[in-house]
Amino acid sequence: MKKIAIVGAGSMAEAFISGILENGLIARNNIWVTNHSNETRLAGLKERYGIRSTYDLKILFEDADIVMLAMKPKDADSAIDRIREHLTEQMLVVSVLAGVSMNTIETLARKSLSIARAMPNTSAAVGKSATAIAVNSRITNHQLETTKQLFGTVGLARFVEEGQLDAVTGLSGSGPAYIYYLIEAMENSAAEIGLEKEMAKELIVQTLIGAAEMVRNSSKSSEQLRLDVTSPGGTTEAGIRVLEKHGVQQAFISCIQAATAQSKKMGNTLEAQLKVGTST
Ligand SMILES: NC(=O)C1=CN([C@@H]2O[C@H](COP(=O)(O)OP(=O)(O)OC[C@H]3O[C@@H](n4cnc5c(N)ncnc54)[C@H](OP(=O)(O)O)[C@@H]3O)[C@@H](O)[C@H]2O)C=CC1
Ligand SMILES: O=C(O)[C@@H]1CCC=N1
Repeated sequence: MKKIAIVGAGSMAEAFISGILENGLIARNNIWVTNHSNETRLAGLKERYGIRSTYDLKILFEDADIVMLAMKPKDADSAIDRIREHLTEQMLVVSVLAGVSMNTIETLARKSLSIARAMPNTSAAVGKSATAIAVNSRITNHQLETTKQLFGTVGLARFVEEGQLDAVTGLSGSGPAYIYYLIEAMENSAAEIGLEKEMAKELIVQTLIGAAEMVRNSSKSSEQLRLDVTSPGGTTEAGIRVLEKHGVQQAFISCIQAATAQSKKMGNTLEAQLKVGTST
């Protein structure tokens, strides 16, 4: 990889900058970033990571072999319109924009492009994203490998069909929030049952890490692992009985279904707006 031009300098962009540098994927002077207008933010990124920034699009895209789109989906229309003359068919265009299809990106750019469209999650900030990636047919084998390496710097990366990205968004894109919601409940209960906040937090975090590692490493199903904790007539049984009474498992299933449906709906709405925008 020679040079990456990142358009959008928010938290997702920073997670990738940090991941790329930690993994030595691209030299810091070949990582270029731009944003809409927040110069202080660009100065901060330059200072923290020793990377480069510019508002001069010619400099930004000169010799770039990877372009990352990392603005908010609502800004995709104006941002892509601004950069489109600098995009070439030889570049790998990587998009993390939720709900913006590869077709729409090509429509906005008014040209055919090699695109990898991904749904990471915010754990990219600590190199632990669960990312799903779809690619279009123009991607070369080399670009596919580059995509794998790039997303590998911020965590786990798996390839899916583009049609599956709404489900991925509902499951693992929004997923960290579901887990934080559970942690909030565990933290609140700790206060109720008389445990000191900081210590309770340590115990909760370690419990989550341990359970996740068990699911990852054990040959047993997660249901069997749960049953292994549950002694007949014991404490876990008493607790789980309450969760079942409140339909918590079904609530999680409905939650993921609702998030998936919302992703589909937002994508369709956005696509309609963006396409209207390009034809007027
Ligand atoms: N948060 C999440 O859980 C996930 C987010 N994503 C996706 O990641 C993308 C980025 O999100 P996030 O990092 O949170 O966003 P932020 O709001 O933190 O950052 C957005 C950036 O885009 C810049 N920008 C806006 N308009 C333009 C433009 N016309 N040209 C260049 N840059 C522009 C902004 O610049 P300025 O500050 O100057 O306005 C800012 O630097 C989104 O598309 C989102 O869908 C994907 C997966 C998960
Ligand atoms: O809530 C959202 O819309 C975004 C997409 C995935 C995570 N956050």
